[in-house]
Amino acid sequence: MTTDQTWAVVPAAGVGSRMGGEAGDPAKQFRELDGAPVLVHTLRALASALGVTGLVVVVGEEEVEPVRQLLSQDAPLADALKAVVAGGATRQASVARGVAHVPDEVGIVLVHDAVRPFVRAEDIEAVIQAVRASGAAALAVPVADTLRRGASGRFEATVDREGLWRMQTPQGSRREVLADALARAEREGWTATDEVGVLQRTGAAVALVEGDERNIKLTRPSDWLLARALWAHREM
Ligand SMILES: Nc1ccn([C@@H]2O[C@H](COP(=O)(O)OP(=O)(O)OP(=O)(O)O)[C@@H](O)[C@H]2O)c(=O)n1
Ligand SMILES: C[C@](O)(CO)[C@H](O)COP(=O)(O)O
Repeated sequence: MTTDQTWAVVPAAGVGSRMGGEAGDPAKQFRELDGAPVLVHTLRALASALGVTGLVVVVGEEEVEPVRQLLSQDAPLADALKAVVAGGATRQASVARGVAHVPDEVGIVLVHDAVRPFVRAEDIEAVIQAVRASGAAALAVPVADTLRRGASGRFEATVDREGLWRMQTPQGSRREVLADALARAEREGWTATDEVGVLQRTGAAVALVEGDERNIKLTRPSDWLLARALWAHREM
């Protein structure tokens, strides 16, 4: 029987090539912020949202055992942690492997980047409510800058920013809808950069939930400066 429970799949199998750093540095999801790995902060944020009852973490093959041990010793997370599994070569492949570990009786699956530790519980809960109401939903924030194409060192056309949104996570849907869409993508050999892209390509409509600018994705080195400032000023 399908229930209204929500599980979150957390892709954390990336190498963080845009983050740079020295050879041998841990990948950004394992780097520490105030004494704990970014991944742990992200999982705590997800587990703190009402309605999230399960977490599936997707990591590189060599990280599966160490991460399983680390997380099972973290009392607040151990209850919600359902599986730590090996990811794939792309974010979408990692997400597909995680979603495959969500049992049929779980009604809703959310996907949230391991490197977005500042997501607020209220925004996660808003996405869950929107999935309950419409079947699929995702967080996004409106574009605030002027947008313009550019090539070969010159500006080209200005892009009207009216109605443009920067996608964040969590993104999610009824479990079977995302599982089927990911399976179809794999069968047909196409990829999208996020779950909304996968869902839309298979014909699903996705509700827009306005998020918060602080839900940054740690992508480039300067994002650490932002992350430290956001951590220091977080609302408790
Ligand atoms: N094969 C991959 C690639 C990415 N991710 C995860 O997807 C999230 C968003 O990806 P991104 O920020 O692009 O991370 P990386 O792929 O690690 O970064 P980069 O593109 O700079 O290499 C991250 O939590 C990352 O660990 C994943 O699970 N499996
Ligand atoms: C899913 C995502 O976080 C939405 O903004 C983003 O697309 C993932 O990062 P990537 O750089 O596209 O892999």
